[in-house]
Amino acid sequence: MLVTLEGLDGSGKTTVWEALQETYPDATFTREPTNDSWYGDAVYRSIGDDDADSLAELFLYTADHADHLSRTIEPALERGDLVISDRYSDSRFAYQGATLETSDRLTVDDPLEYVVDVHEPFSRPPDLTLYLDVDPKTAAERAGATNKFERVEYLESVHANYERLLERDPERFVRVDASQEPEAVLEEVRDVLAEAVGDE
Ligand SMILES: Nc1ncnc2c1ncn2[C@@H]1O[C@H](COP(=O)(O)OP(=O)(O)OP(=O)(O)O)[C@@H](O)[C@H]1O
Ligand SMILES: Cc1cn([C@H]2C[C@H](O)[C@@H](COP(=O)(O)O)O2)c(=O)[nH]c1=O
Repeated sequence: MLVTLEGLDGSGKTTVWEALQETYPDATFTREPTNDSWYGDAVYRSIGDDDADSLAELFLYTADHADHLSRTIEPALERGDLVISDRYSDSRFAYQGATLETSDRLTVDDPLEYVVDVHEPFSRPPDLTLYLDVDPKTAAERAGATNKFERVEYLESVHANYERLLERDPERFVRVDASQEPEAVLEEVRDVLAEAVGDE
């Protein structure tokens, strides 16, 4: 089973992902961007470049995802592992969907749908996505504006895109109120996961 954690920068995904490693010691824990490949290194270079081309950036993230699928996700699922990923394809739909909305690099009406379509022929959709929902201002404050994505105005468009994704796929997403104290967020996530994965 493939479970993903999604949400704005600072929503608390990594805090939850780290805590879940105690609850599910046999699961495969992974993340995007990856932090163990040159594809991931290229993505982090792009994140650090305020002038990066937004279309090139989409394909860097997507290349990292393709490698992540073949090297980590698919083998772990074939072994029968529970896989928990800190960010996955919805991050691309929400973030690059927002970036491309304000650039002139694409001649499509709906960049989010375009990014979804790019993934369709090769990606493996999650079985369950926990969406840690927090307002953009709180998210930016918690994240500390350390990169170009962690700004309130941009996070507002990303937040709106996540809302669209939840509307498109209500069966897959579970919304968790991430403005609660960390312990309460974790308890809610643990309850949802226990129900979904049972003894896996
Ligand atoms: N529920 C919470 N309430 C208040 N602060 C929190 C909560 N969850 C996490 N934090 C704090 O917010 C900051 C960001 O948390 P974390 O790194 O888990 O977020 P993230 O969603 O993984 O962010 P990013 O996507 O930028 O990596 C950390 O300082 C963390 O301690
Ligand atoms: C996977 C992915 C990530 N991003 C953005 C979101 C964050 O601002 C950075 C790095 O992620 P981290 O969780 O803070 O380490 O990258 C993105 O724009 N598109 C993606 O597909």
